[in-house]
Amino acid sequence: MLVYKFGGTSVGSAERMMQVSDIIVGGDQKIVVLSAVSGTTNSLVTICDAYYANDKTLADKLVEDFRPKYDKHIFELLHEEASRKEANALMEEKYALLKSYNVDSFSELEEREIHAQGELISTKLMQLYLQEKGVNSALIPALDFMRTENGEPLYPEIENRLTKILQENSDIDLFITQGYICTNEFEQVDNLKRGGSDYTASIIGACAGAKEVQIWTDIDGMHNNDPRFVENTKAVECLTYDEAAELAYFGAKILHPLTVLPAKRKSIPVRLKNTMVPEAFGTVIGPQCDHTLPVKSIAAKNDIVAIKIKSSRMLMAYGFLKNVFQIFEDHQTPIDMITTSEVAVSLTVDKTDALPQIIKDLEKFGKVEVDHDHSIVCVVGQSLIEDTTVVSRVVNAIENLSVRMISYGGSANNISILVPTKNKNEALNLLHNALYNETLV
Ligand SMILES: Nc1ncnc2c1ncn2[C@@H]1O[C@H](COP(=O)(O)OP(=O)(O)O)[C@@H](O)[C@H]1O
Ligand SMILES: N[C@@H](CC(=O)OP(=O)(O)O)C(=O)O
Repeated sequence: MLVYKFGGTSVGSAERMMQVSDIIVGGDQKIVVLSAVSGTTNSLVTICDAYYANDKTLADKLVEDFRPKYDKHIFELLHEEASRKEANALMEEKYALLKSYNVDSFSELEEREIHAQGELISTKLMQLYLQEKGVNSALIPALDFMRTENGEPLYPEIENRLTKILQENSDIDLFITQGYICTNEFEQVDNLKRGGSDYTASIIGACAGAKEVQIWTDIDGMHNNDPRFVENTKAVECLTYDEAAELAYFGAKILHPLTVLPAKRKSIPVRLKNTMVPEAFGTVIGPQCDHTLPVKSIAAKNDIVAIKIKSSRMLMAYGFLKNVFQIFEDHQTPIDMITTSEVAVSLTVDKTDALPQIIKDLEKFGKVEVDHDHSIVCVVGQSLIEDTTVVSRVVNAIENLSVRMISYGGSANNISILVPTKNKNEALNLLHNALYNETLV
């Protein structure tokens, strides 16, 4: 069994869906996980915002905005009268559903139901196309087997349900299912958070004992820097699970941060592939990667807040950090970076909903300074620490930037630098030149 996942851009038009079909038809039995057509989930989020803002007229208008895009998609994708009719009926049903909510009683559950519609639409359209082509495929609803509790996948339950579905349909070559969506412990529609279809694919891969999980997107693998901000980046051939997890967590948008976890538990390789250039090698993520480069890639994560707690009580004292960390734990706020001196501790967070309360609690220990609008730029490579030139190159490259924090040695594979977000692009480019364009490669 193979598990393939196609992202929003890969199913973003009729032409793209046809390309997907060329990739998935034939060969091993597969479970194919699809995201919503690109832009759809963002629009669904905006519709929910309109409901929350008591603006039903805007919500209705935003629903109608889907019409030209999906009319075109269906017209170009499907050619038989019966399947076009079915697709159009599906869309009418979805438009009616999206308009059916009441602004006064709009709830989180309804919001999650709305967010789920993009994947329900894309998978049905793909299945109709495969049916037209006479492919031996079946649509298996993720809501029937993808189960979470407290936001975490319930692996044994998912495995049992999925195994049963697969056994009952053992004659099927191709299973199509939705990424991102799930049901929670209350049997309500829920999701794995934005970008979560990659995570779905990896969970399914682990539960179905897949040979490989392939994440198909619009670029030929994990690049050695963020291609949105740096020119001449290139795909990295392989990454270890830990390197990939670190890069995804620190902003490499190509991968949802939790994707590698389920695959790593079962030692299943995860391959990143380009839907538009299927012959390109891509990037293989696995237990090992005998790639000699000390630095594999550089990523950056925005919306970071730096917090400094300055206290003379810290001097020669023990237990101070424990008390500080306890406050973050009490407010369920993870800390990313941390640096300490004898009289101060600086740390970063990206979850800010409890920030006012956290600051209030920290003020009991000393003077608290808060800096918003920062970015963590992260240099990643499993053997980075063994090359003593890397850290000096990093520091020299960013010598003219106003660096707020540097973290090195926390793990063997990461150097993290905190800079104001306005300097992020410059930092990515300076590091790119220093780490790849000079003699290191
Ligand atoms: N290091 C990186 N390597 C490759 N792509 C990256 C990297 N960092 C950011 N990206 C961006 O990730 C995008 C693919 O992710 P995403 O848009 O979520 O795809 P999909 O729609 O297929 O889920 C690429 O188009 C690229 O701009
Ligand atoms: N459609 C969801 C889930 C997802 O993973 O999408 P994509 O694969 O296009 O990032 C989202 O936009 O968040």
